[in-house]
Amino acid sequence: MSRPAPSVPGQAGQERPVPTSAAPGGAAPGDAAPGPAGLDVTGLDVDLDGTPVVRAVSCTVAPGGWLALIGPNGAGKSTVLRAIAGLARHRGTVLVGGTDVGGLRDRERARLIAYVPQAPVLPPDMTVREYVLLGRTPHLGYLAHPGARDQRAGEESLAALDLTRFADRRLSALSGGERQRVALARALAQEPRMLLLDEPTSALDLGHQQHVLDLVDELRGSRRLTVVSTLHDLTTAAQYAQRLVLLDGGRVAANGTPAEVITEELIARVYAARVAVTQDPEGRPVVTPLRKP
Ligand SMILES: Nc1ncnc2c1ncn2[C@@H]1O[C@H](COP(=O)(O)OP(=O)(O)OP(=O)(O)O)[C@@H](O)[C@H]1O
Repeated sequence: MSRPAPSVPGQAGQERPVPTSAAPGGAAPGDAAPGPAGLDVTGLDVDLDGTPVVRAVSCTVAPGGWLALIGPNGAGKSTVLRAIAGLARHRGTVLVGGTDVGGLRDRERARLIAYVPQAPVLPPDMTVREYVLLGRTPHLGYLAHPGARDQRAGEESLAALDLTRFADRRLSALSGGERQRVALARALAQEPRMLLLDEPTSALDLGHQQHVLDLVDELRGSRRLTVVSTLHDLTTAAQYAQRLVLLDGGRVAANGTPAEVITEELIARVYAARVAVTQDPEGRPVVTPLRKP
């Protein structure tokens, strides 16, 4: 199998060259994630082309926790996620495991954080297996080929995302949902300490949505992975995240547990939507849209 070109592995679907260090061989011993990493964002401001898009956003996620960013179209969810990933210039601080990500080189950041954008751009001629193996790049030395541990991480990610049967298929020959799962498989192969997911299930059928979200949830427990995701489906956000940050016009409109944030009054105000909020058997909010009487 040919080895894919190095890229910034923390940013699935957004390839660009990345410098590598001079250690021969595959994944080095001790490359495994050293432990859980929480997130502390303080006073985040982002301007895009001179337009203020995010203002004074602060939020925290405990190590191994799941935070969902919710809010209407254009509220700034993807921009906050991109700033945390180091892809959007910002003011304020973003600490992951106590480390200011603004001061990290691409390779260091990619060992810490994996980011899966909303619409990953995948190189069409690469195979699924080659692409997923790109997730190992931050763990490889200069000109090193993936070693046994890297291959194993790639195969495990393929299997976890139900992609093994597509492993030798070119990326151009996949459906939208399969492509979304490939981007996630690459992020998992990266073995990050924090996973940033922008609408990770938008192209998936109901069964694959649950499978992917259950898998990410399981990894929070088994790998102590910290998760920050955007999610449009408020009921799903309430089922999987322990904390929600509701953004409106680039600012935090509410920050708390699902029960604190998902209320009929807040949703009516921020989304201009008619909904009924009830509870599932575990007491989590369930949002039902109501048609105009
Ligand atoms: N280059 C730019 N210049 C000015 N404004 C921009 C630029 N890029 C994006 N925006 C604006 O920034 C705002 C936030 O965009 P963002 O993608 O973060 O929103 P979002 O909450 O993720 O939305 P959605 O739910 O639709 O995906 C939007 O109003 C968008 O139009």
